Amino acid sequence: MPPLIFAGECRNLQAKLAACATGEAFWLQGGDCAESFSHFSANRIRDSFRVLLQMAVVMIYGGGIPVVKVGRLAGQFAKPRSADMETIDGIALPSYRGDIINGSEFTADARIPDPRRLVKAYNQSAATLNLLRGFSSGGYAGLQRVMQWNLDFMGRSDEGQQYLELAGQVDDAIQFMTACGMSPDNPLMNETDFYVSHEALLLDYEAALTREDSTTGLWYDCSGHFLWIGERTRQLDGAHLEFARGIANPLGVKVSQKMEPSELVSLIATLNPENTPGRLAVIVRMGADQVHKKLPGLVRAVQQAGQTVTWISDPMHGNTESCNGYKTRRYDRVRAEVEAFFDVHEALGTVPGGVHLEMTGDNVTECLGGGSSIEATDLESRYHTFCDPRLNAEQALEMSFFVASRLRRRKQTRCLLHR
Ligand SMILES: O=C[C@H](O)[C@H](O)COP(=O)(O)O
Ligand SMILES: C=C(OP(=O)(O)O)C(=O)O
Ligand SMILES: [Mn+2]
Repeated sequence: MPPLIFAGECRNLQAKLAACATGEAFWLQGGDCAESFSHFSANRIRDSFRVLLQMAVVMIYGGGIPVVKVGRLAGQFAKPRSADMETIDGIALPSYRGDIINGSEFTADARIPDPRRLVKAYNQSAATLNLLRGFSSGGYAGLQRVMQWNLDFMGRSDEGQQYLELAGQVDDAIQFMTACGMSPDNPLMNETDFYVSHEALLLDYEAALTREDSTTGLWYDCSGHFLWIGERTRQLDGAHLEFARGIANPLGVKVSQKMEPSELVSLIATLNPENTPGRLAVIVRMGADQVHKKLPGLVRAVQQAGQTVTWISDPMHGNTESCNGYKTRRYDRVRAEVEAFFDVHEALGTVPGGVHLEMTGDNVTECLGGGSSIEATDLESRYHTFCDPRLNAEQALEMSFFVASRLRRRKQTRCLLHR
């Protein structure tokens, strides 16, 4: 199996992750909770890519800093589950663990793990990454197309209108730069960097794609650029940390309200013993009402230990609830967790380095509220996720405007402080 990515790309991404730790850039990571074989299509890949482009333009324009675009794409198949078994109407079957392992259909056959799925997931990841590379370097991401990136259904929404107004201002700025002599063929105008990421959960798969880099002698997991260890598998004495500390990729680790400060310091020391900037992101997912209680202690402990990490907010996984038999998240609580994340760092003088969202470019009804005003009775109409509920394109774009407003506020505060 050829590697899917090249070690040099990981080194580039590591430098960008380091820039997010100091506030010189901002990390935008988004995509499906679980990619699936049945939803594999060029249009879906394009729409996810496009809404991430739109979000990045909004955040760049608001914050005045580069935005590092990272998809939860081209490998985000394997899913940890809270329970080994799923019971419906008295029938208990093994839980669905992602298309790379078993099927989501509630039948005994579908739930039997099938190793052929590993190969199918690899091939789909390769095809997805190939198309993303084409979009990134082939002109689709050209800034002069900023007005065309609107998704069809977005035109009617407030977010869509708000985006078009901002895109118009970006367009004016581009025309100004072109009039000043910047060539429209400048790569800055036509190409963009885009990276892929997934949870390093299935160690057999990840190990099979781990290669020694001929230029450095270091080992890279070539299944994706950025890999993270999940909340359920971050035990200090566990196999996942042992695997992760052996690869040179930039890494993330998910951290809930259960994490103790001393444990986090030990975990960081394990994954980043050289204290290399950009090596490690701590992805905080606590729930909106836990962040103010638990995050300050973690940040202070890391500061006191002199450790360098990039702090990222995952405002999704701590805010899951059940409604009408559906797993859902309320946009207001998702936004409140991001707000609390920025507030805590602002109070401590540390840096909110990025966000990590479960989202889609599709017009789904999986998360309540937001500009789409999705209500409990709407959930059944377009609930397509294979695991956790995702922000739809409107809600994701709305979130980017909120993040942009906080980045702008931080920029203004920094200007005042450095006068
Ligand atoms: O994506 C994260 C986890 O795999 C997911 O939240 C687990 O969902 P469950 O609690 O329904 O098992
Ligand atoms: C499993 C996930 O999250 P967590 O480990 O934080 O529950 C995920 O991001 O898909
Ligand atoms: Mn999830």
